[in-house]
Amino acid sequence: MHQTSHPPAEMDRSQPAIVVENLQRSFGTLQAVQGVSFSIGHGQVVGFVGANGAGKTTTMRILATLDYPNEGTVKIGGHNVVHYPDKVRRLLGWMPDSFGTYEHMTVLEYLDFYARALGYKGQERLKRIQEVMDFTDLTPLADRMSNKMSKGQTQRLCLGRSLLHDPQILIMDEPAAGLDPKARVELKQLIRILAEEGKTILISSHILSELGEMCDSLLFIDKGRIVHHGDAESMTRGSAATAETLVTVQVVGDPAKLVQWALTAPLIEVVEETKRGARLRVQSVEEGTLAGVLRRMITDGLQVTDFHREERKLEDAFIDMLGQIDKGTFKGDTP
Ligand SMILES: Nc1ncnc2c1ncn2[C@@H]1O[C@H](COP(=O)(O)OP(=O)(O)OP(=O)(O)O)[C@@H](O)[C@H]1O
Repeated sequence: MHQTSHPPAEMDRSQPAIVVENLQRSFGTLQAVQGVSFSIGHGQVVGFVGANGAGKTTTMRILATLDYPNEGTVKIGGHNVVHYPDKVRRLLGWMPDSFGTYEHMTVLEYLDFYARALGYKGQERLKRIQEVMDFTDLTPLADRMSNKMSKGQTQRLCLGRSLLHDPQILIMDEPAAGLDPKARVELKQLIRILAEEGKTILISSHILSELGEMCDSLLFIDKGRIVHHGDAESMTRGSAATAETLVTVQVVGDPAKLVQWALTAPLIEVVEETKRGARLRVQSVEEGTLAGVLRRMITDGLQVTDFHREERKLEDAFIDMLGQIDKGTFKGDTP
């Protein structure tokens, strides 16, 4: 239990909600986090993405005041996590990736236990617990043994516990891991509501597609380093990852004409000929360049009926990006 008391500490709104600078953490000779820096504005929902072992949990545990960095500083709501952990804990809700329930304790008793530990008393405590149970839809399960619930219900209880002190900032470590599709949707809806309430949320996952639609931006971590911070769209459009765009084009008449044209055009490679046209790789992500390609096709006499950019799967974009980083050819905006 890391939250200590209430009411919430004051938040310095002149600074971003979360600021991480040159964070480093080693375990023996293993450098789990190697100079991570990022900042997150108030009310932003940010996905923290990386393969197993990339350093997500280590980073998040330091943010949640559960571990110390070897180097670097972290400020939550303007407060240094090492110097003012109590203030930070009052502003912050932490949802760990694995969480324990107790035998012989109902959902209501479990939440009551944590609410007492947070210092809530009397009617106010009952009100907080009821609000949290209503929000997480646990009211019908109030008398259920907390260790006899489905994974989805358990995750909602864990979320409820982390919301008891109504924190402005939430850090969630792999909250959707192991959930079935229905429970995932329910969890996403709850996160969406919290985001609409203006909470700042950092949420980790190794499943990118899970985060893309939910987050304002994505932070990619690989081998303890941040390799990219941007919005999901810039990844699927390929900008940071590949600096190229896949375009599907259809024409009236023989597609060979289009292929012939593409073979001699600058910045363009033919990926494949299709029934009515071709898939092309354009070595640019600039909207102006793409518009220019379309214009040239038309002025060169091709009767274009369809021209559209392909959305790449986030997973593919991420894997491409990591490959390019390894080869040293990455053209994106590594911080
Ligand atoms: N307490 C510890 N002692 C030793 N090594 C650790 C400790 N905690 C983490 N590590 C190592 O640090 C590296 C980063 O682990 P971390 O848990 O932060 O990764 P992660 O990105 O959260 O991965 P996952 O998705 O598997 O949870 C891993 O190699 C891990 O084995």
